[in-house]
Amino acid sequence: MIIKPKVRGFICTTTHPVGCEQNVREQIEATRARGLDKQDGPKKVLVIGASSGYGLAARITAAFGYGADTLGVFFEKPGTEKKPGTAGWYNAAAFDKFAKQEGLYSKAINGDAFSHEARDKAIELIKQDLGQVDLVVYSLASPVRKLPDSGELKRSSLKPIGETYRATAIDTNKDAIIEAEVEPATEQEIADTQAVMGGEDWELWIDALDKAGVLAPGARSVAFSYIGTEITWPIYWHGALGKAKEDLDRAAGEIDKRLGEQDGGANVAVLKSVVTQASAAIPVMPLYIAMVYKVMKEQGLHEGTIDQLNRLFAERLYGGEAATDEAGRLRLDDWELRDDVQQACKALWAEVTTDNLFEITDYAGYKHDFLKLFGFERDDVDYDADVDPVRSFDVVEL
Ligand SMILES: NC(=O)c1ccc[n+]([C@@H]2O[C@H](COP(=O)([O-])OP(=O)(O)OC[C@H]3O[C@@H](n4cnc5c(N)ncnc54)[C@H](O)[C@@H]3O)[C@@H](O)[C@H]2O)c1
Repeated sequence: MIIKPKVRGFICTTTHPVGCEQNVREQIEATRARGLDKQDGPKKVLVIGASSGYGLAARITAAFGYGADTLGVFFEKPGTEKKPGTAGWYNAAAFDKFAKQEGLYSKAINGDAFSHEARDKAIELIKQDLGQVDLVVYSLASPVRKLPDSGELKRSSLKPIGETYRATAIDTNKDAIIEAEVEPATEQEIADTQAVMGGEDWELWIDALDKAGVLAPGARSVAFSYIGTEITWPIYWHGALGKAKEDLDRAAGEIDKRLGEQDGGANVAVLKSVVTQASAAIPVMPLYIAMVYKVMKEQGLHEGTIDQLNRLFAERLYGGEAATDEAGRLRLDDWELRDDVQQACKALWAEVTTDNLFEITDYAGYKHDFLKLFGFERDDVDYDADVDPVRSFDVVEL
């Protein structure tokens, strides 16, 4: 099959298996180049949301930075003879191949991580293959959650609270600057967003793992959050998703107490804005990312997904006691939130038009990174060559 990109709104409906494999290889090489201290890191790791974005980068950092054995959980579609699979499927297949070449344990569960079945399967595999895990990374980003007991479907909303949000944004289909308008979330939508992206599911995971005895003494857990800046606050931190992330902070406190009893602990890690499938769906994020990337690249401060996770492991989770903010969070958004970076973004925000979009922001870089997420626009891949969309690997299907 010859596969070319087909973009619809904020997703690309096709994916390239070879391009995805090269993306994973590149992240592995970046991690190796950091020369992390293998003695001071995780050994056996469970990553929930392990197939793309920050979860994939966490898995790569654990395995290739520290030689850790990893079990990944994700929800992806395999490719068939007729149709490519999701990018996450190919990323996970590539990870599995490279980890096994390295002699590292790698196994995965493909299914709904919000279900009790996924937790039961993970516990079974940990008992069977690893005994216990010393790190649990929680990195789910999902628009829906099926509640595990009632089966009720909850949906998250990317909406402000209280007032209609009006802001400059990019129509990524037309590469044009528009005025976006988003109606405020209802009380029900806020509660539902919290049910999907808040901390309850993370707590259910830790509760199940702990009760099953598969958490090693001193085990740690980390879940990812975003706070952002004045520019994105109305739609994110002060919006429905922000309420969900506040609930993640609450859960971190509870889990930290629980794991603390065995000398372990839990934190929320606040990460910077990067191009992922999840961030592409949030109104205003593409434009904000195009600006902040421009500024941070110019200032030599740019970090991509893998750089953030390498730094999280080496300088926050391991390598001695790391400073946390007043809410106990590990902050990796420190460079992005620097005054000079934010002032420069605000200045660009006031100036941007459809005509100067490519010139004054890094929108070209944004678009490139977006297509790269699906395996496209890589110089080292021949996109006119026939490629087999079927990739199988060591994965348990739920
Ligand atoms: N992208 C950013 O700019 C950014 C910034 C800061 C924090 N974060 C946070 O990082 C976390 C991960 O986001 P991302 O941007 O890497 O997203 P992503 O879309 O790249 O990855 C999401 C992962 O979750 C998995 N997943 C989704 N629903 C699932 C389900 N029901 N069962 C099993 N797996 C499921 C996917 O398979 C994938 O592995 C989120 O908590 C997000 O808020 C993201």
